[in-house]
This record gives sequence, structure tokens and C-alpha cells, in this order.
Amino acid sequence: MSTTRALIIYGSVYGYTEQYATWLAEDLRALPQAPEVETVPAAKVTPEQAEAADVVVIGGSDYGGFLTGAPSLRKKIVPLLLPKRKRTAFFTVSFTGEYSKDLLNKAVAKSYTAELTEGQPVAHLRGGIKWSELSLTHKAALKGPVRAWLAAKPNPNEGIQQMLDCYGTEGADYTNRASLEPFAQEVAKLI
Ligand SMILES: Cc1cc2nc3c(=O)[nH]c(=O)nc-3n(C[C@H](O)[C@H](O)[C@H](O)COP(=O)(O)O)c2cc1C
Repeated sequence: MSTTRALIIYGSVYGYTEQYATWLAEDLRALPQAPEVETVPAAKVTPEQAEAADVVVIGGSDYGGFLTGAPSLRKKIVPLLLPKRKRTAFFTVSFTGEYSKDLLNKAVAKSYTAELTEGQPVAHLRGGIKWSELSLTHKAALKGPVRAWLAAKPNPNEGIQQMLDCYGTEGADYTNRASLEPFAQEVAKLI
């Protein structure tokens, strides 16, 4: 049998999603099936790369329900994957991760179409926020509308509370390689 080709496409602004994409690539390369694994930023992926892959994993970071890189992927890559019945899996990276599962599941379906994503493996992983690294626009958004939205929640879950606690600190990093493991195992089954 020929070698399976896996393509991991990621949208990442500050590197958290890129880190998970790199870890996933390492995990897949270590499998006994020894697939060929390539990682590529969403902004740079070409239709040819998607066509050549047997398995396509798409990861994007969450900015208020919008996943990084999603608009261009929906335009140039998603239409190629659907008719070819490529094996697919999806992950998001956000501050709250699984704590925002319902919102993130909706964001995944909205971003990459319900048709492509339904029933496929999906994981919601946690990144972080480092205030000194943020762009002015991102800082303003987080300190303004996002903070107001978080603070308005009557019963904040632990993830939301951690995000609220993050204001007034240097930041917080919940990146965790072990949290990727169950998803890596699901992707391995597609290889
Ligand atoms: C403007 C802005 C909005 C964000 N909105 C959310 C959000 O709604 N929920 C959440 O859990 N994290 C949110 N985050 C946190 C990011 O998802 C988190 O920093 C993530 O690790 C970024 O990953 P990246 O570096 O790969 O882009 C937001 C961050 C910024 C700067």
C-alpha cells in the first residue's frame, strides 16, 4: 500500500495553534503506519497540496467565534475536499477550549461547512494570552467588548473565570501537549 499523506493546515496569530499543529505532526510521524505529514499555514496552503493529501486536518484559533484562516479555507480548500471525500479532522485553539465547546462546535461548522465537518473528529484545545505580545487592536478588543461580554455572564464557568482572572496579570498559558493525545489518536485512525 502506498504511504498515506496527511496535511495539517493551521491558522495561528501568536503561535499557539501552530504549536499544536507541530505536535500533531510529530505524533503522526511517530505512528507505525509512518505517514508523510506536512504542516502549512492557512494563508499559504495551495489547492494542489490539498488535492495531494489523503487526510486533511484543519486547525484554527478562536477570536470571538471567528476561526483564524477560515474564510480563505472555505473559499479555496473546502470545496476541493467535499467531492473527493477526503478524510478530515478539525481542531480549534482558544483560551477556554472545551469550556466553550458548544460555541466552538458551531464555529467549526460555520467556518468549514456543516457538510464537511459533521461526524468528523474535532478537538477544542487551549492556548493562552500574553498581553505584551498582543497587537493594539487585539488588546483593545479584549479589554473592551470581550471583557464586557465575559463579565456579563451570570454563571461563568472555570474557563471564563480564568479568562477574567487573566486581566491584570501578564497573561496565562494553558497550552498542554497531553490534551492533544485523544485527538491525535482519532486522527491516527484516519491514516
Ligand atoms: C481579540 C481576541 C478575541 C479572543 N476571543 C476569544 C474567545 O472568544 N474565546 C476564547 O476562549 N479565547 C479567545 N481569545 C484567545 C485566543 O483564542 C487565544 O489567545 C489563542 O491561544 C490564540 O491562538 P493563536 O496564537 O494560534 O492565534 C481571543 C483573543 C483575542 C486577542
